[in-house]
Amino acid sequence: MSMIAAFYGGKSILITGATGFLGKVLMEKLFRTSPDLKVIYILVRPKAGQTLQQRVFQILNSKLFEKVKEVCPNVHEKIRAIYADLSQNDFGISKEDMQELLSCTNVIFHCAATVRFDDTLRHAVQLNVTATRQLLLMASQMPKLEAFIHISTAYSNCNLKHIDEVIYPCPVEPKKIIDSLEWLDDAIIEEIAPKLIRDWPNIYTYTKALGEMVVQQESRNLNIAIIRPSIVGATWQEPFPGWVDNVNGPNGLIIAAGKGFLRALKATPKAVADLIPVDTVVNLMLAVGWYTAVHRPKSTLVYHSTSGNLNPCNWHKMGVQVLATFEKIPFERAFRRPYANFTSNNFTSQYWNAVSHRAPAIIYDCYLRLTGRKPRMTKLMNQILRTASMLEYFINRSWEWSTYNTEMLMSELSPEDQRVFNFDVRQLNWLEYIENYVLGVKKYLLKEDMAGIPEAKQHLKRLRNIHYLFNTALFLIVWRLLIARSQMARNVWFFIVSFCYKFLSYFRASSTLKV
Ligand SMILES: CCCCCCCCCCCCCCCCCCCCCCCC(=O)SCCNC(=O)CCNC(=O)[C@H](O)C(C)(C)COP(=O)(O)OP(=O)(O)OC[C@H]1O[C@@H](n2cnc3c(N)ncnc32)[C@H](O)[C@@H]1OP(=O)(O)O
Ligand SMILES: NC(=O)C1=CN([C@@H]2O[C@H](COP(=O)(O)OP(=O)(O)OC[C@H]3O[C@@H](n4cnc5c(N)ncnc54)[C@H](OP(=O)(O)O)[C@@H]3O)[C@@H](O)[C@H]2O)C=CC1
Repeated sequence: MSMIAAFYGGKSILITGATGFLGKVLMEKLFRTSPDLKVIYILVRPKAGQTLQQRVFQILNSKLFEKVKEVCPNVHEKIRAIYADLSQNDFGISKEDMQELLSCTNVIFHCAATVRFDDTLRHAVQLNVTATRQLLLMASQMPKLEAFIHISTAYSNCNLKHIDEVIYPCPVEPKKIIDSLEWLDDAIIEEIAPKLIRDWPNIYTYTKALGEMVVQQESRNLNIAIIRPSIVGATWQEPFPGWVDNVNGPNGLIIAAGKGFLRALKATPKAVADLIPVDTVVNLMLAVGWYTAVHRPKSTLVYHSTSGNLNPCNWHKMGVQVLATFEKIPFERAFRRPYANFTSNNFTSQYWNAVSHRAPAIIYDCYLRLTGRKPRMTKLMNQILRTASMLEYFINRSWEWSTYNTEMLMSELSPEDQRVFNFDVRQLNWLEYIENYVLGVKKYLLKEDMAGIPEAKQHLKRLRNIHYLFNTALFLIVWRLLIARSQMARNVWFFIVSFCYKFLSYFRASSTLKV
């Protein structure tokens, strides 16, 4: 019997960010392994015209939850969506709901955050710092609370090269920032933001670091743990391989590469690609929840959910496997044949951007205009290049994350728990994982049918022929222009033609002699 699964039985669990990538996989695993849990409270806001109930209905009826329905048929009754907007100071939770949360909650998983790199400082602080403080305040009023698990990111200290499982101090007190945001106006905040974040690459990682400090400062006598995942990728094993549902992190770039839009990336091929499957992160979260509640460590423990020091893979290996998978299982209606170039050189990167990205986009837009359609490729290309440039920081550096606590926890688990809540990334076969990942992007993000693969392959063949034809035509045009304008080009041309002529004459003469 799994001790971890048994621990969550009969428990009331509060999850923030349950509608997000990590939150959904967390709920799925909880329901599947502990179907006898009492209730999962989720703090949700209405979004995109959908009510809370519609959002929950959509999640529970998705492919991800198919297995859950077999083991926990009454899953609908065990999930309680509570209206909450974490960007409001009191979350906007009703009095009755608040009362229920405070009196019943046993375990909290705080996943909600803004993960946008370019968010405004005000919004990012509100969500990643102030909301964390507010939730901790709520937690301190929960008599039945056994554990508070805060999800941070391995990049919250990405201004350092070697990162231990400790909370690092920030140059500015979070409280001072929260207070000053109350009276500064937006224009001034955006002006001071770059000075505040110093050597952090973006607002997101900076505010996640502040969030950790808040956790440390407001921990009171709570049992708290922090989990720091690196780049969270598609599922490795559970509930099935390759599940993914948003374009964050590598996902959007895999689409852009598979559709032939993105053919070069400013990346350091030998840098560690610290991806971690989402189900591995979730298994660690559940194990940490159990350990924190049962063993009550004296201080707040930090757990790294990273792959680099246990089973490293680099961007080159990853890229090659992504491309190999595109060959086997191509995406439909590609713009160009997938091809990619990782370069860490600025000049080469600019060159590829001009030749491989911007020029084809302009040419295609001209074609659209000529055929009476609205041009759109240049806009799309600019969007992709902007996203790629936002991610560049993370694909041109390597970090070392120590994993003592994570390994310690692994050794504390029973063999059954090590199997059911496996977070040992050493067992991951990267080539297999990446292939399933790309397949998952095709199936679950692009919603493409496997039956379309032969047609997609045909399409790529046509693109290859167009590519050869285009290059040949381009070469001939350029050459013709050169010959018309340059004496040197004419001399070279004369030399080549006379050389070919002599070669052919010699060949013909020698074959005549043999006869
Ligand atoms: C040797 C041969 C090599 C061959 C290689 C070939 C293979 C290539 C694939 C390999 C993949 C390598 C990729 C490496 C990626 C590394 C990622 C590192 C990330 C580290 C993060 C740290 C971990 C975390 O803690 S945070 C979680 C991650 N957070 C994010 O990823 C958020 C990032 N996104 C943003 O901040 C914004 O979206 C931003 C700033 C990028 C763009 O903002 P903007 O306002 O301009 O646009 P949006 O309105 O947000 O979106 C517009 C449009 O773009 C789509 N989109 C959004 N994100 C992405 C994306 N990542 N990739 C592609 N497209 C994206 C979005 O859906 C919108 O589309 P619409 O159709 O307009 O709706
Ligand atoms: N994905 C990754 O690569 C990594 C993620 N992490 C961390 O993991 C956690 C989860 O990330 P992930 O699942 O990928 O992120 P998502 O963007 O997929 O999910 C974010 C969640 O936060 C919720 N949320 C955002 N704003 C509010 C708000 N104002 N009120 C209520 N809820 C809100 C979102 O709700 P809604 O659906 O309504 O928008 C959503 O459920 C985050 O803390 C992130 O920092 C750490 C490392 C890597």
